[in-house]
Amino acid sequence: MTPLITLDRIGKQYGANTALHDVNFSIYPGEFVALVGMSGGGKSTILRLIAGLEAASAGNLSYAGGQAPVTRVMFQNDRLLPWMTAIQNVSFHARDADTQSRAKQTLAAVGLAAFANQYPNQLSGGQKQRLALARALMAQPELLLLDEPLGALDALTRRNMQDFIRQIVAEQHLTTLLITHDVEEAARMADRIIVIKNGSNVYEATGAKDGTAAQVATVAQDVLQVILQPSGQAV
Ligand SMILES: Nc1ncnc2c1ncn2[C@@H]1O[C@H](COP(=O)(O)OP(=O)(O)OP(=O)(O)O)[C@@H](O)[C@H]1O
Repeated sequence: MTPLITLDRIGKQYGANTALHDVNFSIYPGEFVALVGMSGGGKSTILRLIAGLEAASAGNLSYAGGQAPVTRVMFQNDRLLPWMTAIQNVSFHARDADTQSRAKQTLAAVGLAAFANQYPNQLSGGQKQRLALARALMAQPELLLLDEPLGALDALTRRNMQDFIRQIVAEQHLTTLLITHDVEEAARMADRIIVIKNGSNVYEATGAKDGTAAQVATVAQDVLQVILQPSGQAV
C-alpha cells in the first residue's frame, strides 16, 4: 500500500536549537498512528510540519499522488467561537449549499444534535471537545491531526472520548495522527505507536485498540519503558 505521507530524514532547527533530526516514518491510508514521548521531544513540531504550518529544515515530506493531503487539527484548547452557536461553529469554514445539512449530520455524528443552538459556554468540557471534533470533521480531512485533544478533560470523560473518537474514526475510515503524553491512551486508540525522543522517532509498537485491558496495559508499559530510558542508551 502506498503511504499517505512519508517523513524522510526530517530535521527542524529553531536557530541553534535542534527540535527534530532524522525523523523517519510513514502513515498509511486508514491507519491510526499515535506519537508519544516526553514534553519537548518534538511531537508538536512534527504535527505542524505535516499540517503544512511550518517547513522542515532538512529532509523530505512526500505524499501519495504528490499533493499534500487535506489536514485538520483538533487541539486541546480548540478556539471555539464563543459568540457562535454549536452549528455555526461547525459550518463556519464551508459555505456551500449543503453546508447546513452536513453540519447537522456532523453534529449528530458527535452526539450533539440536541445542542445545535447552544453556545460553547453552555456546553460541558467533553461536549466542547466533541464540537471541536465536529468542526475538524466538517472539512472532510484526508488526515485528521489530534494534538493532545483530551488533555484538559477529567479522567472519566477522557476515557469516554477515547472510545468515542476511535469509533467515529473507524466509521468514517479516517486516517488519523494523535499526539498524546498518555501511553495508555495511545495503546487504547492507535494501530501503531511511535515514540518520539530528543527529536527523533526511536521506537515503534503495535497498539492494542481492540485488546483487553491487560493487553492495553502491556503495550503501555512497553512504550513507557522506552520513553523513560535515559537518553544515550540504545533502544
Ligand atoms: N517556535 C519555536 N521556536 C523555538 N523553539 C521551538 C519552537 N517550537 C518548538 N521549539 C522547540 O522544539 C523542541 C520540540 O518542541 P515540541 O513542542 O515539538 O515538543 P513536544 O514533544 O510536542 O512537547 P509537548 O508535549 O510539551 O507539547 C523543544 O526544544 C522546543 O523548545
